[in-house]
Order: sequence, then C-alpha cells, then structure tokens
Amino acid sequence: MTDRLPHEKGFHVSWDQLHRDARALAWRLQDTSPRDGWRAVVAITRGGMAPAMIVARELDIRAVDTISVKSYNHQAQSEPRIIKSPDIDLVGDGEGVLIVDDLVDTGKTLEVVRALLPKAHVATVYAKPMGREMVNTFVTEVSQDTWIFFPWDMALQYVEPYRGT
Ligand SMILES: O=P(O)(O)OC[C@H]1O[C@H](OP(=O)(O)OP(=O)(O)O)[C@H](O)[C@@H]1O
Ligand SMILES: Nc1nc2[nH]cnc2c(=O)[nH]1
Ligand SMILES: [Mg+2]
Repeated sequence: MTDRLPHEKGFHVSWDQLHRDARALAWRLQDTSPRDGWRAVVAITRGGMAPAMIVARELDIRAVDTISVKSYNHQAQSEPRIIKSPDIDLVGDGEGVLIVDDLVDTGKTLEVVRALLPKAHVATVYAKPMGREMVNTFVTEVSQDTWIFFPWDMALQYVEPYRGT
C-alpha cells in the first residue's frame, strides 16, 4: 500500500455533468483522430466504461473492448495489476486505438496500460497534475488534493436547511 495525500477537497460529478464532460472529450478528440477514425476504443474498467460509451457514441466507433486494471480499494492505492487484457487481434500495439478512462491521478494505471498499448491515444475526462503527462487528451484538471466523486458512487439525500424554522 502506498500512502496517499489526505484529500482536502471533494469534486462531485453528477451524471449530467459527466455526460457533458465526456461529450466535450469526444469533441476534442475529433481534432486528433486518424483520417479514417479510431479503429477501436478500449475502456479502462470500471470507471472508463461510461465515458468510453459516450465517446464511442459521439465518434461512431463500434469496436469497444476493455482492460481491467486494479489499483485502488476505495481511496487506498496499491501496485496496479492487469486483471483482464483487451483482444490483442483487435488492438495490436495500440495504433489507431483510443484508450478512455474517467480520470488520471498518479498516472500509475496508465503506465501499465501504455506499456501494453504503446501506440494508443490516451484520453481521460479529468486529470490531476501528477498524471497529466500520461494523457494525450483530457477535459478538466483538478488539483492533486481533490478526490473526484463519480455519480455511480453517490446517491441523492436530504440536506438540512442552513437556518432552522
Ligand atoms: O492515475 P492513478 O493513480 O492510477 O488512478 C486512476 C485510476 O483510479 C481509478 O480506478 P480504480 O483503480 O479505483 O478502479 P475503478 O475504475 O474500478 O473504480 C480511476 O478510475 C482510474 O482508473
Ligand atoms: N473516484 C475516484 N477514484 C480515484 N482513483 C484515483 N483518484 C481518484 C479520484 O479522485 N476519485
Ligand atoms: Mg479506474
């Protein structure tokens, strides 16, 4: 286990916000896409799956595969390991392939993925400074001491008003 910074701030992302930010990522990716478009999308599970679906829909990419890298148990980080690889016949060395994840934090997950698919284009919706260099395209940067909360990890709940009656 690696000790992590205490997270001073929380950045809470709603489904609506995630949809808009993933669409913004797709919009950015149009400028860097190969002439005939991306051959395939590889989502880094699990967090990359929703953004990858939205990007694949916007860019009309039908071949979608996954790579599973496990490195966090809640907010505690350990050494990343590949639990499931994508179909090598489909992705090759990553040429013309788009890798999508929800965020990059330390960059350790992407280090492992890039080693497997060195020629792929890597895109994340959110990026923290430590891992930013591991990403080719992202939408929003947040500070290193921010923990991003995704809609699949949250639920609506009642909040007390500021002033009681
Ligand atoms: O840049 P890093 O420091 O490696 O962290 C980024 C990774 O951490 C989270 O995944 P996690 O391992 O928690 O799994 P999950 O996607 O299944 O939630 C996130 O979805 C990224 O994939
Ligand atoms: N949900 C979530 N997972 C992470 N994995 C690494 N950093 C983060 C983060 O800020 N939020
Ligand atoms: Mg993940």
